[in-house]
Amino acid sequence: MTTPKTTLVLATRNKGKTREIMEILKGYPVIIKNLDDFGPIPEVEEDGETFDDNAYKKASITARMLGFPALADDSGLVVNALNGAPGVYSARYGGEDLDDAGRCDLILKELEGKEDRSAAFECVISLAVPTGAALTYEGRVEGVITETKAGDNGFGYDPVFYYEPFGKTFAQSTSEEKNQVSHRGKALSEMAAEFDKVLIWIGQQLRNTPGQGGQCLSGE
Ligand SMILES: O=c1nc[nH]c2c1ncn2[C@H]1C[C@H](O)[C@@H](COP(=O)(O)OP(=O)(O)OP(=O)(O)O)O1
Ligand SMILES: [Mg+2]
Repeated sequence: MTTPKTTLVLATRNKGKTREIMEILKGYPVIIKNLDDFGPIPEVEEDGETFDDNAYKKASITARMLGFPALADDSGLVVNALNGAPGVYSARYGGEDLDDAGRCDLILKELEGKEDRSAAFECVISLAVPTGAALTYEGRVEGVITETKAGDNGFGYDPVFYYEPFGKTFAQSTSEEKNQVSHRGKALSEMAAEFDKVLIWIGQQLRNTPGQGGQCLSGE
């Protein structure tokens, strides 16, 4: 007997993330929908103090709003010499007027003359069902902030994130290479490794009546 495919909504408005998540989940027995498939829906305010808070908020509110399991990614760049900034503020660092390139320039400027250029990308993936129950997966990758931007692939801070084992920035890497080692790739491959279990859990949760939510399983 074949199991019917599970529908998952990607609760993100970031095209770069969407592309990477779709690539990583290719071949898994899920039907992936995007927020654009549902017409205008309100944006979720990302006011949490951690990646975990924001990922859960985006996933659970979206799942509740749309009535489907939803997968959200909250991620960012953590720079040691900047005491962990931009961190959860990565997407709005420097204010609303900056684009990805402007935010990269800002990081380069803030690191001018600093010896310690070590940094990491961190990612939390939350997979929530409409009751609010959720699974969580995390990933992290360490790198070094470059002196100048390099490369056109990827998105966000990829042009300034030098990954030593590759000898190049993430923006100079193919998405296949990046997905093998990235924070997002690691978090999603942790989920993929137990995908059979995840699909069974989703099925059980969807049979629960609303109001029985709140149960939280860790991704082990
Ligand atoms: O692999 C990455 N390569 C480069 N930059 C990255 C990466 N992963 C996260 N980042 C940066 C982009 C953004 O400045 C922030 C995420 O912010 P975050 O709120 O999670 O995403 P977002 O607002 O772009 O889209 P959404 O919230 O709809 O998923 O960290
Ligand atoms: Mg965001």
